[in-house]
Amino acid sequence: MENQINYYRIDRAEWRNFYKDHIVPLTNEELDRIKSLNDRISMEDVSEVYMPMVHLLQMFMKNHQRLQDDQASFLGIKPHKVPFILGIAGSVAVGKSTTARLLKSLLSEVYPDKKVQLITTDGFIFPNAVLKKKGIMSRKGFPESYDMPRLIKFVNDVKNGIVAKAPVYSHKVYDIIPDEFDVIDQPDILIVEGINVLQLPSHEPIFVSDFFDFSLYVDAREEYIKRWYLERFGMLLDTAFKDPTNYYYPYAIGDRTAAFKMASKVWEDVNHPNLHEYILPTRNRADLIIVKSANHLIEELRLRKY
Ligand SMILES: Nc1ncnc2c1ncn2[C@@H]1O[C@H](COP(=O)(O)OP(=O)(O)OP(=O)(O)O)[C@@H](O)[C@H]1O
Ligand SMILES: CC(C)(CO)[C@@H](O)C(=O)NCCC(=O)O
Repeated sequence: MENQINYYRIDRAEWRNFYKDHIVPLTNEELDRIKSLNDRISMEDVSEVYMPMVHLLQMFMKNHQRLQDDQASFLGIKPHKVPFILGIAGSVAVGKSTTARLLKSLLSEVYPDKKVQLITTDGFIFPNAVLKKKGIMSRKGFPESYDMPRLIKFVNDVKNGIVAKAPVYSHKVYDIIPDEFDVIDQPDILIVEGINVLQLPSHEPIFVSDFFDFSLYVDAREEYIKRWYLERFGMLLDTAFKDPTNYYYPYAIGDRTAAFKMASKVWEDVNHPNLHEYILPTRNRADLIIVKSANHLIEELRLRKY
């Protein structure tokens, strides 16, 4: 373990031995259920990286509940359930939603009595019609493209036990789906995943991350992330060519090389500057940074000291 300013740098070989004995291993059936999420997820990562991570989260969750109970007793009020919120940040296409879905499944398997829910902040991007009106259609994903007051109200409601509705974004439609919501109803754990979750909004008195009890940043070299972005683009094309309503349909039925050239340009013009100007600067705010290598395997973890 290497000691860096404010982070312990832990390589995979060391991390996988942490707390090994304390964790109830998953059964084959549970592992199969998790594998069905994304058949490319490495089961080695699940047992060697994510299970110790779940144990670490358990420590934070216990502390969170104890503190809430102590505070209630200090105030002379009845202790009540306050959802534990876990934030997951990182670049476009780095694998935040895959990590979030995996953690949701693992936490649900390990704590069957807990209600675990998940949302992505993609849903809080303004609909395309609004982005067009504001003249910021080419800034999708940049801070000004999100309805931050709405996102902050949403997490505040969840913390206060109020049923909250998160709007839904579709990569296929490339827009918000009207009248579709994820309903978050008093979960024990809420995972909030998105490129902007650790950002400091310029016009808000509070940050989304003020509501987080733990935060993760998924990191990788940009050349790998761009490759995953283009691979995902290829998969979107493969599913789009039979569906004329799909945003990617014109690209799917057209020249494939030209389509990939266009996607590569979108990366360079939009997602690359967003990563460097607005996403990477939030990395050192995370409690845990996970670093993925070329084949998505996690090779290193950085755990915040204080
Ligand atoms: N652990 C993994 N193993 C294999 N493939 C993965 C893994 N994580 C992510 N991927 C693949 O990488 C691509 C990007 O992942 P994902 O969609 O989860 O990224 P994201 O960070 O949520 O992106 P966005 O911000 O655009 O929503 C997808 O094609 C996904 O299947
Ligand atoms: C929706 C976001 C911002 C984040 O998931 C991203 O996937 C996106 O659409 N970025 C805009 C540029 C692009 O089409 O990749």
